[in-house]
Amino acid sequence: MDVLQTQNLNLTPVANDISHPIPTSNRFIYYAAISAIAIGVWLFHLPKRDPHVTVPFYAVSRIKWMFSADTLVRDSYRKFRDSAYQIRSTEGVRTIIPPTLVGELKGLPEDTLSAKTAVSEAMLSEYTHLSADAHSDILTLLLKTKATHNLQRMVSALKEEFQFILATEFPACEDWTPFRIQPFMVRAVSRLSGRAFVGPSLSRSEEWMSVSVNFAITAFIAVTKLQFFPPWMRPVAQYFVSELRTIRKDLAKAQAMLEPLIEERLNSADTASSIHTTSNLTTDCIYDLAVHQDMQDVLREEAVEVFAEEEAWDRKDSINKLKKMDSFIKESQRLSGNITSFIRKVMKPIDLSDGTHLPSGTSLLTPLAGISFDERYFPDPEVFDGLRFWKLRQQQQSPTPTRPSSPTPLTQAPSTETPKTPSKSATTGPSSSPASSQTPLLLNSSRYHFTSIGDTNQNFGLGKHACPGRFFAAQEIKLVLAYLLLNYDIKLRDGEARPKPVVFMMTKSPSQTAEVLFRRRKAA
Ligand code: HEM
Repeated sequence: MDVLQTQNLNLTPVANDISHPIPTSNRFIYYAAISAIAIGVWLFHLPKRDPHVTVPFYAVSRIKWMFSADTLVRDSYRKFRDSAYQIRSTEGVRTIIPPTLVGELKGLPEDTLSAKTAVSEAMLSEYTHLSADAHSDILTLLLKTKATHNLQRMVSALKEEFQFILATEFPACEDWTPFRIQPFMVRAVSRLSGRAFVGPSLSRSEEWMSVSVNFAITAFIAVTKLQFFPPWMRPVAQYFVSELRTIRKDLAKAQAMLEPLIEERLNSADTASSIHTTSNLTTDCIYDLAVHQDMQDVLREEAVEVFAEEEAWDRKDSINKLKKMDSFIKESQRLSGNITSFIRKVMKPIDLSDGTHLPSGTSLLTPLAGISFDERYFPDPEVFDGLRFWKLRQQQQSPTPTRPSSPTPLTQAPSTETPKTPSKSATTGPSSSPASSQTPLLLNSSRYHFTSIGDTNQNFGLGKHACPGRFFAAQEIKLVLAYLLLNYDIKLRDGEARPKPVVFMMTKSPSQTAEVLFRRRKAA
């Protein structure tokens, strides 16, 4: 049993009783078999003993977390839904907060509920030196102020950059041509983001590409390797993790490349990982387009309308007119998005309205993979409906504003980011931000935008640390999809199903090896 406790967590962040009595006669064989697996998997490391949990079960639940965290989160959420409960992760117990309670937490200050501490712990910053530090505050500020506005003005330049990437790294596709889209998309997004953030001189440099693409992968491998060792061994174990040296070298390289360009040295770690989040979602959208041929027609028609004249690429509002595409991307993200969200560490004890007590030191997560399949919020959750959110936006055209409430089914009165203790910065974004807290009407009609966040909309997180790069990501993904749809037909091989995602620990990524067929469209 991996799910430990339903609610009223007035306990240390460890489970209550989940021990399974094993007859003494079988105990030796049982322990020997499971221990052999545990030893193999954990490189002879037995995790810290917990007085309530037997080592074998600990190992089993950790293995489950490693290879099927999405199923674990989805199944446990289905069971407990509106209650807080606990799960064992590879790094210890995590308390899972449902959407009905998260509103009480998302506006809390950093000294009570910390995102930075949680991220630093998850990244094992002590060894990797990757952390949500002062640099990420600067980056967040830049993203919220300058970057998104600049991007809207840069659409035309980015289109040119994408054309260049297609010309140099994409097959001609005169007839149906199989192509592994995932690796291409990583490079394409790296180039596009590089063009926006560091300019054309660096964005086309292979050295920059290599650092920016590989950085997040190297960091992920380093963290995973370190996690195999118990915390007390890590001060020594770090010297066996070669990726830690690569991280340091890559950071030095990035700084050397950036120094001539900017006075302020930013840690490139945040933007490096965003290349993967953005390219993963773009790849998922392409897999979904390949499966849902009818959506290609619908979205192409919209793109043709918006970009009827070449000058439309120069208009900063053009991309925002792609409303059906906005819905399609959000639906793709709903079904393929992250497993959990809202990673936070409790710094001061918190009592929730249902009696749940969260002692300081508790590590929190929200069950995103479960919420996305909750039929109360998303009717027919298993069905891919590319226009789901567009239809809801159409229904929302009604002029009667409704005060947001928390959380509501998507078929009923909608809400957006609605902290009980409202966090102003949680909704701060560019002026075009749908999450602006200025007018209730705007709040309502924006609930279904790809970039909207809310208690049941946590793909970009929640509260004041919600992703500030989501507006940027939206522009990039729409540009790439619109351009591809205008110029190519897309399909899977006959009889092939949608490529399956790869799940490893908390990460879910689209298949890196699947091939999609592209054929260049004849000019009309
Ligand atoms: C589809 C693409 C993306 C997804 C799914 C995504 C998702 C997320 C999530 C879940 C968080 C954590 C939020 C929280 O804890 O409440 C986050 C934080 C962040 N993201 Fe993104 N992101 C994406 C693209 C980007 C891009 C393109 C950038 C930058 C150009 C970016 C920059 C950041 C930064 C700086 C933070 C840290 C914010 C803070 O701690 O205050 N992200 N992102």
